[in-house]
Amino acid sequence: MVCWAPVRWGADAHCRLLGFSRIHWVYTEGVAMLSICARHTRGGIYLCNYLTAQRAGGPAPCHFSTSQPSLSKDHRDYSLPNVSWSQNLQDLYNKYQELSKNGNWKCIPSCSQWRLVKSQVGDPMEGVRENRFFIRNLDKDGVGLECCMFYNKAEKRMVCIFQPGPYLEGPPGFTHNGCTATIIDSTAGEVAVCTVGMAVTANLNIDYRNPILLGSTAIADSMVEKVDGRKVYTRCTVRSHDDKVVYAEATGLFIKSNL
Ligand SMILES: CCCCCCCCCC(=O)SCCNC(=O)CCNC(=O)[C@H](O)C(C)(C)COP(=O)(O)OP(=O)(O)OC[C@H]1O[C@@H](n2cnc3c(N)ncnc32)[C@H](O)[C@@H]1OP(=O)(O)O
Repeated sequence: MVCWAPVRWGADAHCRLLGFSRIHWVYTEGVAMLSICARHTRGGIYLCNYLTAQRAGGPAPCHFSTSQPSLSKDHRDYSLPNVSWSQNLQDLYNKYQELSKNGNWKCIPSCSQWRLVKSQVGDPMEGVRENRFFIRNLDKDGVGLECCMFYNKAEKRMVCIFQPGPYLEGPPGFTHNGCTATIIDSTAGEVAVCTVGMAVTANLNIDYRNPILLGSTAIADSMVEKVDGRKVYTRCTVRSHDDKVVYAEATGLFIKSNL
């Protein structure tokens, strides 16, 4: 019940608002949410069991851990191209790889978990790299988010080239704005982190200008505008691969961790 409540509420509210088929919405929303969560919350069922057992005063039936053995064996870099990539996404990837040759841009790996590895971008994140980009790492290529980030240290800029798949559907045929928000948060968060070290989102303001077609190729382009003490002010624009359509514009405030 607890798991289904937000899905059904979201479905009903959206359907009333937009007049879509409730069943279709429940299905797409449900599948998308569950699928996005599936990889990293395979432990969810364990957690439910754990909480049930705790309430009953008994021992947990199984151990819940965020680093499960099956995940810890997954060392795949999800930022590498795969067969689900469109030609536009591949072309953008090739473009930034080409730009990376002179050292101005660097490709950021995307893994299914945090791991301590040697920094890909230099200080201040030395020792903490290989990102966990939660919306990306689904079991099947192309159904979620296909994406890759590139960092430009001199410009304090991060771009995320991406292609949203069918599990990320919001309005029929289009990307859920929550997914777009995640891409913005992650891209702006990355550039904040690469600039000052570990930081978290304190504020994110997004203007959605145009819907993003599922399967299309887009780019989130984010940069640090100002650093004031622990506060990192960022700006991000999401646009189509050919720069012709602006999908969203955002500002974000990230706070450098005290730790
Ligand atoms: C390699 C890694 C890549 C990862 C990419 C990162 C993307 C991930 C994106 C995320 O999901 S981050 C997780 C979601 N965010 C959170 O969970 C943050 C929850 N909020 C908090 O933990 C705290 O509120 C926070 C750390 C943001 C601030 O608490 P603190 O006690 O450390 O700081 P404080 O409250 O003293 O605020 C510091 C300054 O920021 C300002 N501030 C804080 N929150 C603000 C806000 N919301 N709006 C405007 N200003 C804000 C605050 O006024 C103050 O300004 P001054 O220095 O000028 O006095």
